[in-house]
Amino acid sequence: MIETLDDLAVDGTTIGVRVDINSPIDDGTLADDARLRAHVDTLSELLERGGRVAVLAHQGRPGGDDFVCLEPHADRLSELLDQPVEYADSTFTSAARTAVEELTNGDCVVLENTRFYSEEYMEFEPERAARTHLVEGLEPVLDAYVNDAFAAAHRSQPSLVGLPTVLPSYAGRVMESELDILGSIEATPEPRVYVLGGAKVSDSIDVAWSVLEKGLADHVLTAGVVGNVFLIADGVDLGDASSDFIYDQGYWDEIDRAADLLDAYGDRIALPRDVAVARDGSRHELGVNALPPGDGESAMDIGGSTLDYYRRILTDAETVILNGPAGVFEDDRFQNGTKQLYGAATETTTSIVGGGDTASALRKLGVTGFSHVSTGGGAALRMLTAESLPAVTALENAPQQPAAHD
Ligand SMILES: Nc1ncnc2c1ncn2[C@@H]1O[C@H](COP(=O)(O)OP(=O)(O)OP(=O)(O)O)[C@@H](O)[C@H]1O
Ligand SMILES: O=C(O)[C@H](O)COP(=O)(O)O
Repeated sequence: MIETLDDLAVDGTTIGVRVDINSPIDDGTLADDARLRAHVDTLSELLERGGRVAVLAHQGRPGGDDFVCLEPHADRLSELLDQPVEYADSTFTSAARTAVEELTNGDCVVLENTRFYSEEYMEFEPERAARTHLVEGLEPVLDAYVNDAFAAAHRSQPSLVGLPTVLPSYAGRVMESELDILGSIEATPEPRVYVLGGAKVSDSIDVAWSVLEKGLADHVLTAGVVGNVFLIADGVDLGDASSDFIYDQGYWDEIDRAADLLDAYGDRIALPRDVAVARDGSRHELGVNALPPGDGESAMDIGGSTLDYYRRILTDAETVILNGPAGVFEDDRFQNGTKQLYGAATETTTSIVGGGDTASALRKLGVTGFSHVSTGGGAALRMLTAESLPAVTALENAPQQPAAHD
């Protein structure tokens, strides 16, 4: 069983709190603070209850433009929490440990991007993760560990599975609510429809296999690049531009997997009936029978007939689970599919959305009214196939009961 903040004696306790504040970065500054806002409840509760809080988090991946330090995050958290938040430019060195040891009740420090240390970008079994420099460095100065980083819970990295192996550990409020909602997917009302869009084709095909095989999905609606791969698998000629894109993204082999899935469960998988391309600078819709598109034209969104078709399926659904935009929402001409499809889903009794880009698309398009918008992308997808997450398993197996500092 996972303990929560209700089970933690917070006052005077030094707590390492793993959050997921991995955010879009523009010119070194935070372009979106939604993930930081999500953790405010957990952090402010711990601080108000007299905790000494050391925040642990990653930002970006090595080599990426968004692989930056966490100073802007600390500054923004300070505004959101309405109190000073220190920033330490290391994670587990003696300077970082001193910053943690100097905390008094109600103080907060943000430690440096965990992925600045190579071990944190590797995947380990929990026992091995517990012997990494990060865990061995921090464990002596922490009394307890709280994991609120649901969005990273599918990663088996030291700050996610090593610390809960050696410290009494608890789920934060974000983790608790995500597990409550996404962990009981089998209990949601049926018919249940999965909408799989976006660009992570392999992950989406894994999800489709899993939910169709387990009988969790009555229908799977495909859109985005995922829909394009299914169309090609079904024998539709999408033209060179879309095919080259799929090839360049490394998803060519997924066409065969999509074809196998159509063979096995084709009666429950819905494919786009039309697509939108850019022609003479404007949006132009083409029925599947009118394909291939013109030279250089790529399928960038689902069209109006697809929307009508998908809306009819959604009308009968009781639960809809969505991941990934239906089109290239970053371009005004190709927002319609995402806006209309996700808008229609909000009419369903239970509507659950996962995905960082998806959540950002919905904010941009002003689509609201879902039962739950998950903070997680990959983590939410994994939960929605009723599979376990390494960081959650580590919390389940963690030791309990810290000794409070004097
Ligand atoms: N037809 C299309 N052609 C090319 N790109 C597309 C198409 N449809 C959607 N996309 C792209 O898919 C991307 C989002 O897909 P992704 O699978 O990463 O979403 P997500 O699951 O919400 O995000 P994450 O898993 O990273 O949290 C967007 O950048 C969008 O432009
Ligand atoms: O944005 C996410 O999905 C999480 O922060 C995990 O990031 P990662 O995919 O780089 O591990």
